[in-house]
Amino acid sequence: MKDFYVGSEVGQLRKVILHRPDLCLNRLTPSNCESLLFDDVLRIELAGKEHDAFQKVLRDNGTEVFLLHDLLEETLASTEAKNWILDHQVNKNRFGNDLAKDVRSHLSSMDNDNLARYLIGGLSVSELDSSLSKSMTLDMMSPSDFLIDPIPNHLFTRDTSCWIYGGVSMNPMAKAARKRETVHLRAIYNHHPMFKNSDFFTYFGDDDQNYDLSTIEGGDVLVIGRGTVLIGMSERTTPQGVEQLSRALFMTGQAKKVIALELPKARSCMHLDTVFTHMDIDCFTYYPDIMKGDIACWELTMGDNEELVTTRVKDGFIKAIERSLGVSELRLIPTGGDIYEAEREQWNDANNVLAVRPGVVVTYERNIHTIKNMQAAGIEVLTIPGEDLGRGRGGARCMSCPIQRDDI
Ligand SMILES: NC(=O)NCCC[C@H](N)C(=O)O
Repeated sequence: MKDFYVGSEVGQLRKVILHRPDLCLNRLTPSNCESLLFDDVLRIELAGKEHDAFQKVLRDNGTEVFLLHDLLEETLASTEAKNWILDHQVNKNRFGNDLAKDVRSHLSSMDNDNLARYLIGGLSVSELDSSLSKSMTLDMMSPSDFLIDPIPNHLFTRDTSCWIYGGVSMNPMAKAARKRETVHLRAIYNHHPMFKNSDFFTYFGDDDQNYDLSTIEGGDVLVIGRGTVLIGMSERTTPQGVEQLSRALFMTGQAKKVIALELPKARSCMHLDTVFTHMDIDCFTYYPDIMKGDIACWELTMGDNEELVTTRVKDGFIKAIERSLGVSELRLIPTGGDIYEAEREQWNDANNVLAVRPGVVVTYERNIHTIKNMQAAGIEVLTIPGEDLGRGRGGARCMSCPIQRDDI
């Protein structure tokens, strides 16, 4: 198998990128957490321990774990990469001329470990030696303001980039709070020694154009296997983005078909994987309130003259998936409990599971009713604690970016 290839959602998971939350969580407060897309502040120690448990369960199940901080730090060892990252994040358009120079010289004096830490964790005015700066922009800020905003959602490595068969999409993110994540992933994939000389396709997002309404987030992209990709058009991923990504997948010969679903634009189901994930070749977990049979669905394929052919699916997305996988009837396992319990468990990512191999999934231990349903269906459930990690609204699938996984 190629070094970087994701052939499915449920084949043996071999390599994954995770981000252990750190400095950015220190900076998450009641007054900024909403704009940073968290529903609460987290206990940092506990979130870290919970993340360690997640890493362990993956390692114990044959998955090599790469941590985002390490990849970024190693990428910064290249002067070209370091300059590229700083050019994208510390420039006169963001800071004005003088302050841009001061912030840049402050960051440049750091070692790569600390630079990675502050690029992800954020840099406050009080951390800069402001006596050096004559900038009016700085004069108008208070010590607790951020010069560089923290990026706590790097925790959800699933969304920023997504590997689909033999290539990767470096996603233009929908929310301002997450756009800088893509700069880090672009730098890693282009400059880190592990990726730099490797052979893979880049489908989307690896340039500086204004992507406008063409946004994609990896939580909406399910590589269901056998040449098909299932994509949710949610509050984050738009049809404009899906059409462009599909075209790139077809032009590179990496996929034959995209099934696109229209989802409600709501935080509780911000990505497809918050309501629908793959557990075994013929088995998905789903949240019945959202994933109803009448969801609008399209199939995209490549026609003659390299034009996209878009066909409205009349018999529903489940039939479309069954046809693509060559499965006569999918097993669909609902969120557990009564209507109240199901709503609570879905909110706490009960349907956001990560398969480590066919029929074996990782999920938060708190979602007891949904776990019961999965076990009754013969799924092996590996549990992790998620009291604090879950407050960012994401489970095991959201917190992982597979970079090598077997076909089904
Ligand atoms: N795939 C996912 O559903 N990811 C969860 C992302 C949560 C994050 N706080 C966000 O709002 O973007």
